[in-house]
Amino acid sequence: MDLTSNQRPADMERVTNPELADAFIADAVEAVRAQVGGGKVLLALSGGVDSSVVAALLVKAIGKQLISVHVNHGLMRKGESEEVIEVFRDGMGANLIYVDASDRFLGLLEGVADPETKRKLIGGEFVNVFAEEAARLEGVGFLGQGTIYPDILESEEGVKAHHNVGGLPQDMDFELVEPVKLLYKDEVRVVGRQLGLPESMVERQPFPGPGLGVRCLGAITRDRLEALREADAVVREEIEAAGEDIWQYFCVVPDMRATGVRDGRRAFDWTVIIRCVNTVDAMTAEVPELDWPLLRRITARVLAEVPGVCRVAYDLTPKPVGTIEWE
Ligand SMILES: Nc1ncnc2c1ncn2[C@@H]1O[C@H](COP(=O)(O)OP(=O)(O)OP(=O)(O)O)[C@@H](O)[C@H]1O
Repeated sequence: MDLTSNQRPADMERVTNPELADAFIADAVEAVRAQVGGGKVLLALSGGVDSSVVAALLVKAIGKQLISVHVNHGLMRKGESEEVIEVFRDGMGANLIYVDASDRFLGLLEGVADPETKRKLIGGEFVNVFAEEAARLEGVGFLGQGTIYPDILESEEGVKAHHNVGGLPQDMDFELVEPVKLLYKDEVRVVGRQLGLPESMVERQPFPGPGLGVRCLGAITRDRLEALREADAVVREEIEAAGEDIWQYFCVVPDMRATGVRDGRRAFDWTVIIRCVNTVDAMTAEVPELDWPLLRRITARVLAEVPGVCRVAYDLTPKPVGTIEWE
């Protein structure tokens, strides 16, 4: 395998089954070892499909020479950071640095209501945290990245000179290690499965970089964020248990309150909005007709289990006119 080329060979077979995945993994392991030698590789590990598969591949190829950094910005879904630690540190014995930067991010976001400003602050702070961790390490010469083939095809320079640094510091003087950069997403999943990653990681739904930050609408408060995280977990659990095949499902919680009655007393609490979409290319999206008893079950659980919520709504808006995310 040639890790220096950004051009997928015309005769490269699509990695669609365990045998082809094994062959790919063997080639990639060899290519990574040849590139890195005895050097150290740094990797930002989000727990998303791409960086997780790269992490698993690099652990297989170079073991403790890989240093992964997972940043918990306080905007992860329920159990997500814990799963990263469990799978990589406990399960694979990976060299993983876990940074709990929740207070830092949430402090920075206090009172910030504008969606674009929120996104910029979260992205900027992620770079700061990652750069600080990198500065603490010695002798790192390589940066691992979960670049995949569509990233290369979509990048401005195309296949000629692609430098996807995923928003990471531009001035870091590292050589890139991108072992899955010639693979399409479906192939990355097959490879991940073959590397022993759990289904929950391999089949993870698209999740925006700023995470729950763009689903806790307006200025984020810790209690509303917590309500969102819990409601989101209920929605995911129930839809998975029902075996519904839906492309993406999550919740948003707007920064407004609604009147309700709980235990005979007036409540003035938040609204959880359930968002489900089916799409092929994310350019347009349809709202699935969810089973009514399922919606009722989710509603009952959210109202009973999530403090501070007195109303549940289902978003019926297709894309266009609505976007998939609310912010
Ligand atoms: N919380 C985080 N901790 C560590 N690294 C992160 C985190 N969030 C993002 N990254 C890094 O930034 C890259 C780009 O993030 P982005 O949210 O755009 O995900 P992506 O391109 O879908 O990749 P992935 O599937 O790995 O999440 C990730 O691949 C990962 O290397």
